[in-house]
Amino acid sequence: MFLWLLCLGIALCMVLFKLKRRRLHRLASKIPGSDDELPFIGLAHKFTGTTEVVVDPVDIELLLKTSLEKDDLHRFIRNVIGNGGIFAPVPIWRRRRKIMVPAFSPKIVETFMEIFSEQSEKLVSILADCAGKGEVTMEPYLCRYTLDSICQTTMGITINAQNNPDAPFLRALKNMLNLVCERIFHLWLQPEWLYKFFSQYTTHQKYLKEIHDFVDEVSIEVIQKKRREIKKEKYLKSEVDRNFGLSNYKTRSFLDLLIEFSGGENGYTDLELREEIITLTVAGTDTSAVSVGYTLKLLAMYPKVQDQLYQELLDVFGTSDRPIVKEDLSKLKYLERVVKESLRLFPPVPFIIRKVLKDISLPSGRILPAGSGAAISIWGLHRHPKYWGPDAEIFDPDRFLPERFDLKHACSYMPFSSGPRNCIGYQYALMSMKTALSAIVRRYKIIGEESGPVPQIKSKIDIMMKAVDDYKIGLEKRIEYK
Ligand code: HEM
Repeated sequence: MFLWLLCLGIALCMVLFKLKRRRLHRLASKIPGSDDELPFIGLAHKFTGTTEVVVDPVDIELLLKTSLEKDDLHRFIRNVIGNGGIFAPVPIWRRRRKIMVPAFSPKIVETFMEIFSEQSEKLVSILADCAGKGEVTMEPYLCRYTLDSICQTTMGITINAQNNPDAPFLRALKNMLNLVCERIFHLWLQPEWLYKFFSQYTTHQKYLKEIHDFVDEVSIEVIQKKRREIKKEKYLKSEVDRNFGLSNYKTRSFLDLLIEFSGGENGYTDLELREEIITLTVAGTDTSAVSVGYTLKLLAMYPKVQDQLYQELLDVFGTSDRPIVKEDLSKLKYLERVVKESLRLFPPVPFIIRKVLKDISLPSGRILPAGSGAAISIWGLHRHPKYWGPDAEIFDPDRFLPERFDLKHACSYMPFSSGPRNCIGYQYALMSMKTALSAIVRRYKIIGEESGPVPQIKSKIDIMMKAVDDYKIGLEKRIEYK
């Protein structure tokens, strides 16, 4: 009986869904659909008939400037991070972005270099146990590196996930994101009322509570301390101090900075702070780990590129074992090109979906109907021969050499998106990636099967794009260092 009622309910919802979108479907059917396949999910998004794929950089520029609202699919992750900046509705996002921007100024991000360096050293010393022992699955090691760095930079705490692979926060976060992903790709898990009937709902709520409790527990002390400081010392500085008085900056966590930048005593509530902290943790952990993972796989597939990179590292560090400092990063020009090329061919976020609130006429002549979703294919852009030439699919870091680099349009390369809602953490991410990669390649030779000019890495869509094999490579210890 229950099953019959359930089927009837689902059928009714589908009919209502179709009826509500009649006009949308009529307009959408007039849009030519020859190249609207998304990577990996192909035309699956077409089942709802409401998402259009855009790969023209001129169209994309306009879309990213005018359509700031995130698509409804993001609501499942919003259950976890609340109104944290990344998926918040525009009116809430605007204020939060304004507060977040100064916290991500290069001057502040630079102060995190020491943390990345220390965590990278820990990573390479842990990897010593895997060297010379065949294939290593790098994903868990890389995620623990990025999570430790994120926790230290956002909350000022060390959860030491690298030495404690069973850290409950790490487990809760991973399982939670898997559940969100499962929901996004399974239509029957999507309606809120229906989800409650599935066992996943109970697990979802359990992990959600664990994540919230953890962040509350560790942040409460910092929040209270900071609030006391503000009260006692009239800590709050003027706008000018905030923007320009950063010369004496010591490493401070984002939590600390967000309390101050949001207005101190009258600023963010404890709930808002929790939302922002979880947002940064979710946005910054897997993304950076995935991009380091893809780069390591590429280095394994292209030994000549790896040799050139190793030579550059020898030029900068010699055979010294000293940890990397921020001045080294600007000297590592080849590393920069390798990272850029890796992010071009394997962008961790292969597409972005924005919500179209009113009909948009794109420069190409297409009309995106109000109520539809617009999927911007970063993957499609980055591999398009029109913008990258006939060798677009080939792995060639030197295409980023200044004398060769000829970007056809600002939006034809955008691993971190573009426009007012682009990735606020891109400098942070690049710094963290380069630090980890340089530490690994200095100490280990990366081994794998050599590839032809076009790298084939089997990938899947999770919350983002990931290699199916979780970045399996071999590691061989290089020379002993002084
Ligand atoms: C390689 C690593 C990363 C990649 C490829 C990446 C990519 C992206 C992309 C594509 C977006 C969506 C922008 C849009 O909708 O237009 C985004 C948003 C965002 N990212 Fe990243 N990201 C990375 C690392 C990070 C890190 C390390 C942090 C923080 C520490 C971070 C924080 C954010 C935030 C807060 C947003 C939301 C911005 C907003 O809506 O205002 N990301 N990122």
